[in-house]
Amino acid sequence: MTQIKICGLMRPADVVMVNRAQPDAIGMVFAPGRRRQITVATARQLAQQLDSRIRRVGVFTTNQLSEILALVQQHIIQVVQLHAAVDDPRIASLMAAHVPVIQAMPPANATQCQADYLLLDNARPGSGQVLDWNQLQSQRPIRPFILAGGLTPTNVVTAINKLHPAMVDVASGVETAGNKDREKIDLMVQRAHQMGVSAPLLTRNMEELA
Ligand SMILES: O=C(O)c1ccccc1NCC(=O)[C@H](O)[C@H](O)COP(=O)(O)O
Repeated sequence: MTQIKICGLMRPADVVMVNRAQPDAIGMVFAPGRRRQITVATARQLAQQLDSRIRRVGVFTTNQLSEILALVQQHIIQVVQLHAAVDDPRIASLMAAHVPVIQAMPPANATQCQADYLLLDNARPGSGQVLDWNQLQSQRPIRPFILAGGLTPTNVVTAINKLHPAMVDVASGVETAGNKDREKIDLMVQRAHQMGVSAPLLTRNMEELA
């Protein structure tokens, strides 16, 4: 079983789809100016409607540390996913506050990951661009990692067989015309869960943060 995160939920209808499909985690994007950015009010509503077995990840870029911590303290999110420089000081601050952190980075920087979880993604997150899997195969990280970047129901099985990620992460590949698509989400979750080897991820401090 490979775990799966469905990223970029924006509407209550998206929550209905994931509650049915049962991915391991979902992502809510707070990155300023991005198409999938949602407000705190929308995030609170989505979090309340989400099945409590599904982890709630907040996705951030240039956001203030105080904004990120407030979302954790209000139990809107349980895990922070940061797309930032490798040595961003917010990572150490969040970890010192016992907040589980996913650090997103291109494969070339993977050894510099200082966070709880490593996410391999391309330089334009959420754009649907596929990473260079052949190159990644020759420089696979030794620690468990999350794979993102242009995954779809069609290519996810090949990606898992080639790269053995502990979790796959998808935004564009489960959308049609910019909205989440129920059939694509169902297929993506089924295929990820049927494939690969289970590695525990996104488990640290979850009881405290539920
Ligand atoms: O999804 C976004 O719009 C986004 C914006 C800014 C920072 C991160 C963002 N998404 C992060 C994710 O976890 C996506 O699932 C990941 O980048 C894969 O996206 P895609 O290639 O579209 O499947």
